[in-house]
Amino acid sequence: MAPCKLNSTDSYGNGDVSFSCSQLNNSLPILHSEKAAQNGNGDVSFSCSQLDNSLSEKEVQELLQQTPIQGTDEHLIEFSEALRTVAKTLRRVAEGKAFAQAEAAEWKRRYELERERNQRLQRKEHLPRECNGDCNKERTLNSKNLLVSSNGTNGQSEDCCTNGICSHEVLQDGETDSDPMMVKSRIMRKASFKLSWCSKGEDSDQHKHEVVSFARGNITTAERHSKQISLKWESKPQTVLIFTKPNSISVRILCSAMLRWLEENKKLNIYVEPRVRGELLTESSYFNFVKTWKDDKEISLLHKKVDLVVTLGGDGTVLWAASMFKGPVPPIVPFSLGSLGFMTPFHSEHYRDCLDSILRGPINITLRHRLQCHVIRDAATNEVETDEPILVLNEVTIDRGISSYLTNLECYCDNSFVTCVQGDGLILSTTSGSTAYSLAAGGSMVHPQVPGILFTPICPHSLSFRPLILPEHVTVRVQVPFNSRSSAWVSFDGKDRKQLAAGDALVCSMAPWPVPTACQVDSTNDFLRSIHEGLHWNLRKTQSFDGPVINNNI
Ligand SMILES: NC(=O)c1ccc[n+]([C@@H]2O[C@H](COP(=O)([O-])OP(=O)(O)OC[C@H]3O[C@@H](n4cnc5c(N)ncnc54)[C@H](O)[C@@H]3O)[C@@H](O)[C@H]2O)c1
Ligand SMILES: Nc1ncnc2c1ncn2[C@@H]1O[C@H](COP(=O)(O)OP(=O)(O)OP(=O)(O)O)[C@@H](O)[C@H]1O
Repeated sequence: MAPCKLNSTDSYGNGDVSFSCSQLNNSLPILHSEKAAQNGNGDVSFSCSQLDNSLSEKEVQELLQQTPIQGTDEHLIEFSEALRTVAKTLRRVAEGKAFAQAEAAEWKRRYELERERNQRLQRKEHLPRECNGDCNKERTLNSKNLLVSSNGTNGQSEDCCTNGICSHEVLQDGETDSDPMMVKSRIMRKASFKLSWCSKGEDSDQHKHEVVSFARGNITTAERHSKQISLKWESKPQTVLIFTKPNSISVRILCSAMLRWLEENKKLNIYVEPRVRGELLTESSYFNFVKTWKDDKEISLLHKKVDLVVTLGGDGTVLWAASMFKGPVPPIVPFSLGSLGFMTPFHSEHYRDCLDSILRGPINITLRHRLQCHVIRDAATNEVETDEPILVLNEVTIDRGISSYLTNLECYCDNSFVTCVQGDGLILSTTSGSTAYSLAAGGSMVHPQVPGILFTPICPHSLSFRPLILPEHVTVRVQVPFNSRSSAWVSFDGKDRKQLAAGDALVCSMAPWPVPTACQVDSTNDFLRSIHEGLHWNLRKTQSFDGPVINNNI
C-alpha cells in the first residue's frame, strides 16, 4: 500500500490537484476514508490500495458525504473541494486504464491469431502438394459452394485472407471434413478450359490472343479490343477522288482551288463525279486533267484505283461518298462545308496544310462500322436474299411511311425473339449513326469506335420500350407480320426508300467493310469536339460563385 499525499493548498494555486501514487501504472489507488488524515498545515494525506477504480471514486464520494462540513470551517470546505477534484481525476485515470486494457486484449487476440496461422502454415508444409502462390487453385469449396479455408471456418477466419486471396486455401469438391486425410484426398486442381470465337457456326481465332490470355484457365483481357488506329502510307498516294455537295457555290469555288493546288503541287491523279467534271469544264478547259467514270461498273472498281477520298460538304456528303463503295473503302478526308458537320472535322480554309500532312502521313483514323442490309421478299417462303446487300454508315430505318397506322414489326436477334415494335418504326443504327436519327429518337450517343448495333424504336406506343445496344456479331431480322394492317418502309442512310409488304423482312448485320475517316486529332477527341461544338451537348451556363453560403458542419 503506497501512501499518497494531496496538497490542498497547491491545488488552489494553479487550479490543479496533485497527488502522488507510486502504483498508478498498473493499479489505481483508492482513498480509504478512514485513513485520510489532515495535518495542521491543511495538508491531507491518504493511503492508496489496489482496489477497483470505480470503487475508489465511489469511496471518495462517500468520504465527502461522511465528512461534516461546517460553513465556517474554510479548511473543510477546501478539503471537500479537493476531494471532488480527486474523484474526478481518479475517474479519468480509470478510463485511461480501461482503454489500455482493451488495447492489450486486442494485441493478445492478434498474437493468438498469428500463432494459429503459423501453426497452420507449418502443418501445410507437410502436405504433398505445393501452393506456388496461386491462390485461385487453393480455394476450398464445400458441396454448398461455400468458400471455406482449410481450417473449415467458411472463410470467416480473421487471418490474412479475409480480404483477399489466401495462399493456404484449397479447392475441395464435396463436404468439408474435419479429417485432414479426407481433405487431402479431395484436393483438385482448377479445370483448364479453352475459349473459341464462333462466327456463323465456325471457329475464328482472329482476336483470341489479342484480347484474352488463358494463363491457368483464368480469363484476362490482355489488350483492349478497340484502340486508336493510325494509318501510315507504305507508298506515296497517287490517286485522289473528290466528292462535292451539289448546288453549293462555296463548295464549287473550293473544289476548283483544291484541284489546281493538287495538280500543281502534288502531281496526283484526280477523279471527280461526272456531274462535277462537267461543271469544271464549263468553268475552264484547264480542268481537262480531271478524270471521271462512265457507268456503275467503273464505280464498283474505284476502290482499286483510289488511294484517298476527299469530301467537300456536310455529313450527307460523307454518307454519299461511303455509299459509292460497296466493298472496301479508301480513307476519307471530310472537309466541313455544311451546317453541322459531325463527321467532318477538317476546316476547308486550311485544306493545303491538311492535305499536305495527310498525304505525308501517318494519320489517325476512325474506323466507322457499316451495316449490311438485305431485303427478303415473302420471307416465310423465300429465305434466299434476293437483293444485293445495301451498306449503311448511319442507319437503316423501318417506319410507317405514308401509312397512318402503327407499324407492327417482329424483331429477332440471332433467331431469338426480341420484341414486337408497335409505333412509328425502328432504327437499326451503327455507332457512327448514333448521333443522327437514332439520337433524335432517344437513343444513346455512342463513341464511333465502339462496335455494336443500336436498336432504337421510333415513337413506340408503349411506356416501357427503351433503346437497346446489341453486340456487333449478331444478325437482326425485322419482319412485317402477315396480319399487319399496312406495309412498312425501309430507308438506308435516309435514302433509297423501299416498301416492305406483309411477310417481307429486313436482315441486318455488321458489314466487313468499315469506312476509315481521317481524324483531326484522334477518334475520341474528334467525337467529343463534335458533340460539344456540333450538338452543344450538355451546354449550360456555369453557376456563379456568389450565392448561399454552404455550412459544411451541417
Ligand atoms: N429526325 C432526325 O433527326 C432525322 C430524320 C431523318 C433523317 N435523319 C438523318 O439524316 C441522315 C441523312 O443525312 P443527310 O445529310 O443526307 O440528310 P439531311 O440533309 O436531311 O441532314 C440530316 C442531318 O443529320 C446530320 N447527320 C447526318 N449524319 C450524322 C451523324 N452521323 N452524326 C450526326 N449528325 C448527322 C446532318 O449533318 C444533317 O444536319 C440519316 O442517315 C439520318 O440519320 C435524321
Ligand atoms: N455528291 C453528291 N451527290 C449527290 N447528292 C449529294 C452529294 N453529296 C451530298 N449529297 C446530298 O446532299 C445533301 C446535303 O449534303 P450535306 O449533308 O453534305 O450538306 P448539308 O446538308 O449542307 O450539311 P449539314 O448536314 O452539315 O447541314 C445530302 O442529302 C446528301 O445526301
